[in-house]
Amino acid sequence: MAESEAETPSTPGEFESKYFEFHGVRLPPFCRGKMEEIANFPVRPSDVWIVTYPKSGTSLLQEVVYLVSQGADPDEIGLMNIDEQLPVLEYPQPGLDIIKELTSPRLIKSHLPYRFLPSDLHNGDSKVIYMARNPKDLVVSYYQFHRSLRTMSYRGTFQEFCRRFMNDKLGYGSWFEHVQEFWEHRMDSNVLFLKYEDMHRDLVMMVEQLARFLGVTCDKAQLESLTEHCHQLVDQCCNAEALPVGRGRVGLWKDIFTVSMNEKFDLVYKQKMGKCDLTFDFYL
Ligand SMILES: Nc1ncnc2c1ncn2[C@@H]1O[C@H](COP(=O)(O)O)[C@@H](OP(=O)(O)O)[C@H]1O
Ligand SMILES: CCc1ccc(OS(=O)(=O)O)cc1
Repeated sequence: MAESEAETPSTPGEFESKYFEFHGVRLPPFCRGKMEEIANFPVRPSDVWIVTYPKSGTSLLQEVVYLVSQGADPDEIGLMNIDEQLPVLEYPQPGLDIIKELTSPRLIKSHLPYRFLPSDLHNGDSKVIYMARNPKDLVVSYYQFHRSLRTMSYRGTFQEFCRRFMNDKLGYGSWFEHVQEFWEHRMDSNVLFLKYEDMHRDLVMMVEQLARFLGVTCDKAQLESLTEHCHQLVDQCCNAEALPVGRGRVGLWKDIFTVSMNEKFDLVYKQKMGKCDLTFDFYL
């Protein structure tokens, strides 16, 4: 993403001041001033939207969706800058005006909560694919992201970051509300609710689900070939020999969480997700 802020390390206070509140949800600075335009953003029936809370495996999902919908070669996907082809609605680049003019069919990403997305997406014709990831791996990933992002230069400990996560004090607001709001809409005809862990557990089922949802007809052999290609995409990241640790694997949180942190997290999880029948795999 384009970075437009000063390159200064953040103390907790400075970190706080980077966000702004919109209807009680903490949003990154680049969303400021455009939320009304986003609510009124014109959507098209041919659009495919990919919506996630950050660090839910958005890049992997976009590659798989691109592959299933366009039948592209995974090696080609690795070479092209797919991020340029799938803009994020609320990011400064390329911006709403450019996204409005893109040719159909558009693939558009967003991290915004359901209620802040363009109102025409709510029970509309455009397809919306939502992917959720277990929050323990996600918070570790989000922490590493904040440590590496120049504009955030987060200096707090993981423990402090995790507390912010549990208290809904990070960019894009409460993960707990984000996933539950989409879960409530999982039966809407234009919504497909997926889980990151299922990509690792049962990729065949996910590719079948995606093909059906996107209206891609394929026979058994084509489906097998698609799934094989999708496996390659997962492996390119998670089993890459060049990386010291298998990034993106399910259950990496166990090496980071302390026992007491885990107990506290489980308590908060139970409180905030108590009545919801959405479940996650925390290990595979
Ligand atoms: N093929 C792939 N390309 C990019 N990220 C992938 C990926 N497969 C899994 N991931 C994981 O997805 C996470 C990033 O999510 P997002 O794309 O939403 O920002 C990272 O998790 P980790 O930080 O746990 O490694 C990353 O490793
Ligand atoms: C904290 C600001 C921010 C910026 C971008 C994000 O999305 S992504 O992970 O790069 O897709 C999330 C948070």
